[in-house]
Amino acid sequence: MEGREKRLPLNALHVQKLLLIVNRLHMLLHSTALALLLYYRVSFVFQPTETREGHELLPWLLVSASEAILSFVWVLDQAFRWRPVSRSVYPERLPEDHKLSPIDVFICTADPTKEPTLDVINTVLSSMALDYPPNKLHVYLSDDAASPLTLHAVREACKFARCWLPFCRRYRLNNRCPKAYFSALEDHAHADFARSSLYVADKRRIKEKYEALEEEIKTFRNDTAFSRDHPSVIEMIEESMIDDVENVKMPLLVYVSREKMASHPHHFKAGALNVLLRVSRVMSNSPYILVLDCDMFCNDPTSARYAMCFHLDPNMSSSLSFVQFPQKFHNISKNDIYDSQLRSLFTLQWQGMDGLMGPVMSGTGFYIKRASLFGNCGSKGSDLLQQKDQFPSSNELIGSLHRNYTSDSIPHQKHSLLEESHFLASCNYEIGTKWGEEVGFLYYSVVEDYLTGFMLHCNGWSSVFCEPSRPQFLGKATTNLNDVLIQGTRWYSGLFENGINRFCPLIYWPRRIPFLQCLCFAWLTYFPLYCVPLWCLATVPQLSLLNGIPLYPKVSDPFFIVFVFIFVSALVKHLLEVSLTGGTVHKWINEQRIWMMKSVTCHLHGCLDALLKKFGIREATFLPTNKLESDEQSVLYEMDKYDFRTSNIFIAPLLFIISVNIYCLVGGVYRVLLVGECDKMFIQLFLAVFIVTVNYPLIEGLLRKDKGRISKLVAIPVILPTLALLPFLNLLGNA
Ligand SMILES: O=c1ccn([C@@H]2O[C@H](COP(=O)(O)OP(=O)(O)O[C@H]3O[C@H](CO)[C@@H](O)[C@H](O)[C@H]3O)[C@@H](O)[C@H]2O)c(=O)[nH]1
Ligand SMILES: [Mn+2]
Repeated sequence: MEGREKRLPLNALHVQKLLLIVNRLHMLLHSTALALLLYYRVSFVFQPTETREGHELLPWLLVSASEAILSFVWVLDQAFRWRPVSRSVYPERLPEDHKLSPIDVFICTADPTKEPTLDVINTVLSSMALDYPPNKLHVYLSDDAASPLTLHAVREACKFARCWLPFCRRYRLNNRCPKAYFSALEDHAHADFARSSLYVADKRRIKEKYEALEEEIKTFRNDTAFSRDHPSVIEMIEESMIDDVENVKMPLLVYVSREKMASHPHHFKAGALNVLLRVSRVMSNSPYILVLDCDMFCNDPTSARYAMCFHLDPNMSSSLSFVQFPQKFHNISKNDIYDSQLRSLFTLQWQGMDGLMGPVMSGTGFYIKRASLFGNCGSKGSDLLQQKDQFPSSNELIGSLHRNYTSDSIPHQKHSLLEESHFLASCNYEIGTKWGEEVGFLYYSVVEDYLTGFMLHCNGWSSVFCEPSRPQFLGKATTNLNDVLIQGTRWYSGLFENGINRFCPLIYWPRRIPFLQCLCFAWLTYFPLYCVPLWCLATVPQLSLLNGIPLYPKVSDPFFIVFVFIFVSALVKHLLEVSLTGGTVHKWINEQRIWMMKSVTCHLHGCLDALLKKFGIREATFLPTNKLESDEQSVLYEMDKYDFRTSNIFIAPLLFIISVNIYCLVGGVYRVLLVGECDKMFIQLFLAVFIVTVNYPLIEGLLRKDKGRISKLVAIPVILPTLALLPFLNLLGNA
């Protein structure tokens, strides 16, 4: 029949065949070598004691255990490499605008002192300007600080939006975040207009308005003291504009600050998102939701249509929960010394999961199907309706589960809607319900995104990774050592926690997740364990070297080749992956560096933190990362200079390790010259050289003169005692 001709597909999946072959070949070779290494270590233990000449058992066991952990994490990591895919989308094949589904946008902010209000407003404006029918777009801003400044700024931004949105549409801008647009070097208008004088004049006019907005926010006097306790504040910003003459179509904009009381746990971002889920449910109730962090602006207006290419695809939509876009950042330097962009995660690893069941939810930049947060795949949320206890006495909410899109009726019901919303945003609302346990974003973890995504997959939902060449969203990455390590500690604590509680992917491994997908989740929860082998391998072989205890095969031993192969193969594979994802050799070296630094510091702190939490000694915390711009810090970052102004608990271990390695290297060389045995000790000598080389920036940090150097006040109390202790250890070994 004519009317029913087959629609062209909205998206396509491509398996990256060449990469797949290279990956699997590498897996084969590397795992064979690891098996040989295992054989070498195990057979040693079964040797009669007499033949183990010169080998001490304890260091040997420590090194073996480290190798076992490294191998375990490596095996898990291979699941990401099994089936890498990429996708393309064809938004031009989407149905006409009036057939598109409505979208709610959720933006979270928590602290105006760390998250500049102007940036929050820019995120709001960029999402309002998405290329999507404005009556099908509703933007909700959650302000956990209940800051009058933020509320005022949102109102002002809404006024500005009345000229900003038509301007974006008229000239078809491809960057609709005002701050990015006005500071960009190139022009973002469509080529047809870029040179027209009308456009230039319009641009100047809008720029003035934007600067006025900026000024308004800068000069706003905020007299109220920051308080942890505050009642809910909910405001539909759009309402005051209804009598507009120009009749500009605007998305609904709602400001939501939930009630907070020190006596009630607020569950951080997950708590904020769940309030938005409820409030939006009675207001617009869109079937799809875009979640954004306050610093993640929409860099390109097409993401909504791209996401719809998956959500509206009849072949996948029934089980699809969310479309994840990669987190990309606008403040990354060329060599990215801290790997702030998390290159591996947001490129190859998410592509790898996409080839299995879909990427992990990454906190921001994803379009999720509302129903998937309310029940198992297949049930479509209806089973929750049976359980009234999840929605205590909120008939409005239960009603809305049956109701369709309501935005046209909003003005008429405003009063009752707001009353209802305050109830939904109150502290007591969730008591005795399943919110955060089974419904909405989950509370058990500070990495609510990981856990929520994991449970969605467990419930049979899938996800998709969409990575167009032009970044759809751009955020602000942490680009100084202190922020990187603090953020890392929070993440690794949260992740590791999920590896040792009842959500442990290897034990929990449910019916509906493919085995390889489960390994990916397991990798995410266990890679913080890197701290154990990295600590061991940075100290034990070196101290043994000093004491003449060989821990590795001699150069003449055939097993020597095995160790060399594993080392080279790991490094080469890493180099290959870095260059495939657009990195340089420099970037590769930097990733090795920061991996070691993070492993011995924030991985360790994260793991300990998770253990303390498990035993109830510590409480969960979520300090939002700093998003203020500091010129001094970004200059250092741009110059590839590590900024060592961070807590002593991070600097001390690094200094300890580098002193041990230098000392043992010198002592080891001396010993080899004196006693010989270079053959026996070669690998241990090499390891010390390698670690000193990789951590060279620390030595440089001690010698530098700028503000980011390592202060002598920290260095001396760590280095001197270490150096004093080492000869003592040496004597012990010789006794
Ligand atoms: O009590 C809180 C704490 C945080 N946030 C918001 O959560 C977002 C993420 O916080 P941020 O400080 O930027 O943390 P990051 O470590 O950069 O965030 C990453 O890691 C988080 C999980 O640890 C995810 O939630 C984020 O999406 C992901 O970008 C921000 O918009 C905050 O305003 C709240 O709304 N309430
Ligand atoms: Mn962030």
